[in-house]
Amino acid sequence: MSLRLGCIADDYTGASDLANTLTRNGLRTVQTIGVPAAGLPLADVDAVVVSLKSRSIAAADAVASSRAAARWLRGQGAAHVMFKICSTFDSTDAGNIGPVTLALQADGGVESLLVTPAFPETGRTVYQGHLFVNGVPLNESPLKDHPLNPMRDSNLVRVLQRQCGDAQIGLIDAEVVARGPAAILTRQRELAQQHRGIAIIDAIRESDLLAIGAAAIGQKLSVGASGLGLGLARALAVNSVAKPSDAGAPVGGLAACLVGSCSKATLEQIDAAAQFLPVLRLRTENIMDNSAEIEDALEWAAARLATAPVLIASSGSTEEVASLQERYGRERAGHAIEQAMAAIAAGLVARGVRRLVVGGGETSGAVINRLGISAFQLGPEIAPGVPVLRSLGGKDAGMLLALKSGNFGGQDFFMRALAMMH
Ligand SMILES: Nc1ncnc2c1ncn2[C@@H]1O[C@H](COP(=O)(O)OP(=O)(O)O)[C@@H](O)[C@H]1O
Ligand SMILES: O=C(O)[C@@H](O)C(=O)COP(=O)(O)O
Repeated sequence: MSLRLGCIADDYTGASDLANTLTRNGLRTVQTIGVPAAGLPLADVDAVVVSLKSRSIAAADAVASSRAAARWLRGQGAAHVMFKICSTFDSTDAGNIGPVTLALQADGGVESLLVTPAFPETGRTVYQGHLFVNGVPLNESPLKDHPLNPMRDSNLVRVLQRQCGDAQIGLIDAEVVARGPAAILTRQRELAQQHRGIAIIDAIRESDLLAIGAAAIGQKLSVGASGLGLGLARALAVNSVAKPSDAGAPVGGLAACLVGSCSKATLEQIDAAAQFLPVLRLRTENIMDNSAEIEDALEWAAARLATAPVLIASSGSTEEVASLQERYGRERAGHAIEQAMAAIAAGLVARGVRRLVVGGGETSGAVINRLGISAFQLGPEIAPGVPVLRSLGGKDAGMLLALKSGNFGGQDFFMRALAMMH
């Protein structure tokens, strides 16, 4: 069977967020880690979300892996490919949203395409090309202090323009969107004639996303967050309802949470969890100094896991993050901590953990890569954008996981996740 929708996500939490939205809107969806090896059963699947860890790597590498994923998806019959980016447009002036979009546009021979990170269900809206996070302009939101991609400009036309060299970026505003898909397509054609083949498009509410999805689905490529996925899924799955899956069925075994996100929301969630769970806060200086922090953490966990789930976090305040980065450099600090979290994850699984909640996109990427998981089936939703996942294939098949975007979930997220993962 041909895929109805192919998606490429630039990180793993983002991929599970999108796969969750597609599933909830009627598409039978599988999340793969990278381009899957031959043999993944796709007979009963409408959509595949290929997860890449390409958000914060060199632009040339992000382009190469995204191109390979698009080729594979088109080879499976996907007429439309969506490039899933973060709803807070996480990127730098060096990329990677612009370079990847330009490459996919060129490969697909795409004259015109729509870009929107809007996801109103989680408070992300775009108006006059400016991105708001829970009503606050992006550059005033907590994203201004992200450890890897601090977002200091809410004007997405400007942000994307800086990543796209000579290609001119257009804007389709809320007034056009409110007039529906035909008006959007007309405006896209006008912009394309002015050599603006890439357009940021406003979206404030779900009805906007439906109009955008209906306009975009007839084209070969679109770029956005889960809100765009909702629009595309609804345009495709008008009459179908995906059957409930048994992906969330109990697996038993021990449970743990591993957290590397330093977002404001996650810091609050860790504090809330500490009232109910043993929480270990890693000494990040020790991780950088190659000391025995990983072994110590595993020993600490082993002494507690049999009686209760544990939570291990590297997360620090904006000041703590800044001080570590000053000493070791942003990338080196981020990478070393991610690798430490991955090693702890492997150690926890070796000690019998079968239910694992991971906080943070890059952190999730490092953990899932280390565990060697190749694909996920979608289970029930824990919070908007965060589903329960069941691992498929490989030695760690049949684990339950949740990959939480740093900014998603309510204060009780970790307790809620553990209560849904048996
Ligand atoms: N205490 C810390 N100091 C500096 N960097 C940290 C600290 N804890 C985690 N990090 C790094 O910050 C980054 C967080 O990114 P990520 O896991 O994607 O979270 P989010 O989902 O909030 O973006 C990772 O690279 C992680 O290794
Ligand atoms: O679109 C979103 O906000 C999320 O799906 C996402 O991409 C999360 O990224 P992280 O915050 O880095 O986990």
